[in-house]
Amino acid sequence: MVKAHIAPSILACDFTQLGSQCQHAHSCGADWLHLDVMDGHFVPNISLGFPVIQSLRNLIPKDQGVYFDCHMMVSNPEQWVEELGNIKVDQFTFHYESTKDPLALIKKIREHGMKVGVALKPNTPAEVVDNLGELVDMVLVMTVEPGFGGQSFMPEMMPKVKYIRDKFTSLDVQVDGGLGLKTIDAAAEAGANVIVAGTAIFNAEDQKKVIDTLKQKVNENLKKMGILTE
Ligand SMILES: O=C(CO)[C@@H](O)[C@H](O)COP(=O)(O)O
Ligand SMILES: [Fe+2]
Repeated sequence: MVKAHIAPSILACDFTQLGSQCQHAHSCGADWLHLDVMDGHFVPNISLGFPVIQSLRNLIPKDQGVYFDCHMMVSNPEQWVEELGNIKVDQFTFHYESTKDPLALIKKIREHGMKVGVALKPNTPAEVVDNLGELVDMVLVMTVEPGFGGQSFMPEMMPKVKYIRDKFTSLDVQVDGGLGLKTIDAAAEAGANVIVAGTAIFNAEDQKKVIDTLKQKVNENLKKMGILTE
């Protein structure tokens, strides 16, 4: 069922307190954790790798209901599918721009027991998912150039979100970059249901309030669109 999911991006954590900050965000209502993996090649930054994700999965096992959403900002994503499958993350989101054979990659990710997301950089048109939308679980529309947290939201990406939502009503549509209380309305009205927020959640004094508000705005819009019926 398509409904709101709030996915704190751990890039905005204090990494000395990573485990407890993730547990706190979960206790405040975040049901996903967004894990940004950057290789210094596909994007001009290096973030975190598999030992960190493994430690987090050990701390927060799969049965605790926290969905591990890996945003793979890497060249040659095929190389890392097996490793992430073994760590038992829930979803592998690859960049459309990073692979020559998206269909083979989707198949490989599924064979390793993960859900599949495909991410689009700002200059990549929404139409590239015309033939992929039925094959994946989620499309990620980047609302900043990938590589860094704390950037400004790009409202001009909203027609892409709307295009994908109109075409695939039962797909998870994620937005990532600059999301928070000031930008949620635009994203929710366009039809996004998975909201990544790093700075807006981890820098908030009252994380529960921020998460509840983001969730409520998304669910209200999904109801207006007739997508969420409960
Ligand atoms: O993938 C990325 C950046 O490349 C994101 O997940 C950011 O880390 C989101 O951070 P905020 O913009 O919410 O601070
Ligand atoms: Fe991300």
